[in-house]
Amino acid sequence: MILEVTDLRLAFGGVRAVDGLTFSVDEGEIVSIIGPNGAGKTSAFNCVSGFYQPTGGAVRLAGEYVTGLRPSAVAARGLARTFQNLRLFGELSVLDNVRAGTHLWLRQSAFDAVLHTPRYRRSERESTDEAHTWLDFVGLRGDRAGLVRHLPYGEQRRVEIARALARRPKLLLLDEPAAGLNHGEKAELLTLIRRIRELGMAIALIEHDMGLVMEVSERVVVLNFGKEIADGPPEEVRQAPAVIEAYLGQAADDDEVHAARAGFEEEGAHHA
Ligand SMILES: Nc1ncnc2c1ncn2[C@@H]1O[C@H](COP(=O)(O)OP(=O)(O)OP(=O)(O)O)[C@@H](O)[C@H]1O
Repeated sequence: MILEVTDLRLAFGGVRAVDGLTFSVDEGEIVSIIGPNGAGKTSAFNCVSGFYQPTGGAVRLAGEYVTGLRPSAVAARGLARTFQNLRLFGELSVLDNVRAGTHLWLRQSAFDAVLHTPRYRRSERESTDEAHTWLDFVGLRGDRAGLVRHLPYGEQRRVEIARALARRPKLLLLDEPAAGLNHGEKAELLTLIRRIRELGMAIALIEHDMGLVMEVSERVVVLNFGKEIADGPPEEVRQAPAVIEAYLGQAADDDEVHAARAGFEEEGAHHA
């Protein structure tokens, strides 16, 4: 197992955002985490990646306990993530954003950096080459020397994924990677996710686009009220009564979830 989450809990005052969640991701597996709005998906991701301190439970990454560690410490142990709302360095170039991902493994010393030693220059070159490799891998279109904020939204999403890949993680967490993408970009994302898996990385993604979820996932974990209510292959989970009920419960007063449920049935069936 690359990720083992056991009885994870997170409370915000009286709200139990994550309420005894247990799930796992195997090596080289693509797992989607789905559930109605407010089910606790992002809170769980934030606990796993060290952005929130869980109130209880345990997180193990590649066999090692990382519960409650800082985000940088979790990243150093092999986890990289993207964010629902992009978190790129807007005032840096496209290339430098991705180069930032490489610094996790470059191990430059302050001494070398200040004196610009040959070793420092060599590692900087290595960082640049690797950043270009990942930008090629994600199929970035556009100027790599220009500011990242000047790129169209869909391209910025690719840069964020390239930056995460540049960390050479064992597990990649993608938080709503399809949000804001057009139809063509979603199809490209699907291919990209599969190609990442072929590199041997495990992927966990939170996603509302059920067409994408049904097509790309080997396993789907469904959350509701901070708990797991289903876990299995997409086809099986799609038909689970508890899952249908969870989505229906919210659909009455939530158009977006209603649309998700419609997509769940129609797009899933269409892609299957
Ligand atoms: N920083 C916070 N402070 C207080 N409550 C929060 C905070 N973040 C999330 N919550 C609450 O925790 C619960 C779970 O929220 P979370 O964002 O994790 O759900 P989600 O499944 O990711 O939802 P969505 O699909 O809408 O992104 C919700 O009731 C939410 O209101």
